Amino acid sequence: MDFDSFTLAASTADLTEEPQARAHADCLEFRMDLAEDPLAALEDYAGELPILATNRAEWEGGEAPDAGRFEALAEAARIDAVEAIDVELHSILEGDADGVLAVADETDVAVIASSHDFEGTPSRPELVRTLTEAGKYADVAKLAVTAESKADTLAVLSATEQLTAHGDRVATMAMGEVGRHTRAVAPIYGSKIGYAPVDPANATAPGQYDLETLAGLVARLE
Ligand SMILES: O=C1C[C@@](O)(C(=O)O)C[C@@H](O)[C@@H]1O
Repeated sequence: MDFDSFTLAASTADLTEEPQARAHADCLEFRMDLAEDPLAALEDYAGELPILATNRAEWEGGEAPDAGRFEALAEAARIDAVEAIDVELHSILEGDADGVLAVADETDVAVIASSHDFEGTPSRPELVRTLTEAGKYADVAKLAVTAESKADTLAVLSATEQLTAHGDRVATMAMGEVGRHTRAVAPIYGSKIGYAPVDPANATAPGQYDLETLAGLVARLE
């Protein structure tokens, strides 16, 4: 996966859902932190869609404790079906992700450096700074914030447009109800990854559309 054009990721903790995702998604986002035995599931995976592996930390909205988190992600990066991994920007800056980044480099797996804000939306210059910083370490800089106003959603879209015009690959979205439409619209401004749950009952973030809906919206707006 090169993320040069928009990539729709079907988020799941259950890789056996792949056949349901195939019609609409370009890849599976495997939420390792939400799965029972993620490495065994990856070893057994026989689906067609490539995998973006995420092992989200507890302190960034996921369920993976820090102990062993990057070791498991590095093992995932060695599995053929895994073509991309998601690493929190905070961990990269702390130097905690050096090992997993080295494995991704060695195995030619793309890296997404991500940052989440579940409380609100930082100022536009701050969004631009975070995306620029993330882009220094990764193939795609990803930012998910929580919009509390229409102005917040415009800041996200405007930062997306700026970075994209500058030649950076970014993935952006505003979580929550107010920001929901950005999931459909951000690709127009350059966002390269969208996320939607395979099973709408198992959304992995607030405000997600179900997979078929997001695929349809993005296709119609293109
Ligand atoms: O980081 C992201 C984006 C996301 O939080 C969203 O808002 O769709 C969903 C997560 O599964 C994924 O890891």
